[in-house]
Amino acid sequence: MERRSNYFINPIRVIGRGGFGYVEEVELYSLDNNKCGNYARKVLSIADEKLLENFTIDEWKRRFQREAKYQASCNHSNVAPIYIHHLSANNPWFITDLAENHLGSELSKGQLQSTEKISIIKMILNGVRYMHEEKRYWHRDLKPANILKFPDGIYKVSDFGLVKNSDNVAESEVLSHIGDVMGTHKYMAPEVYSGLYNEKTDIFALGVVIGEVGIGQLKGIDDFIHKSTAHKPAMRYNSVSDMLIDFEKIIKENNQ
Ligand SMILES: Nc1ncnc2c1ncn2[C@@H]1O[C@H](COP(=O)(O)OP(=O)(O)OP(=O)(O)O)[C@@H](O)[C@H]1O
Repeated sequence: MERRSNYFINPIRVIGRGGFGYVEEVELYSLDNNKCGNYARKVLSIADEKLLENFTIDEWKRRFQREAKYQASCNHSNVAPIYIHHLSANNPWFITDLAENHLGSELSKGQLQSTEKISIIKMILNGVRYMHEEKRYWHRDLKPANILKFPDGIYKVSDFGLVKNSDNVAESEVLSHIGDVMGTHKYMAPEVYSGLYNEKTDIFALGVVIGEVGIGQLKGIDDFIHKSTAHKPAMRYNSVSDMLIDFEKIIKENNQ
């Protein structure tokens, strides 16, 4: 078992691999060998062919460190937390809560009831509202696979790989370029292709995600989604708080 800070870490199984590393389930033990629980550890591990594509290992490491720093600075019940990290390791890593699933695969099972869907949408909106309005972060890669499901039906926004701090204009060109060439087409607002990002690009992605959650024929929901995903950013909601206000109104008017 490895030791980090006041914990022993015991890797159990690899959960999945992404483009830039893998996520594994680990057990955490206190130094006197009491089990604290099972967690997820995200590890940066770049395949050789990726290294040939433009960015050096140091640039990938800086991106990962930035991801961990922004995510660790968030403290909200709908944003996945970070507990322990080792960012100067050869393969930097951080430990977060172990998810049961992600929203994408919950949706593909097709078993969510409408009350659950409403509550999931509120949790996503609350998590992103916190990121935008209290942290001034833009997520830039909101999609069902990046919204994780935890026990008791709690959903949390995760994957801060493309997060940008809107107050930090000095963020390096390389890091923003990495952001520009990634992200997921279906959830990308049209202006992203011209390199423009702000909270409205996340609002667009939220609109697409909410459309996919699909809460049915509620009066007002189509207008809500159209306004969130309007082609012109100026026609969209101005903030996630405004989206929440309208969403609550729709739910109330439909007696849900
Ligand atoms: N906290 C977590 N608990 C459980 N599983 C997780 C957690 N975070 C991510 N995963 C899962 O681990 C796998 C790899 O995740 P990761 O975020 O590295 O890559 P990805 O999202 O598949 O790809 P990429 O980020 O490269 O687009 C995915 O199946 C993801 O759902």
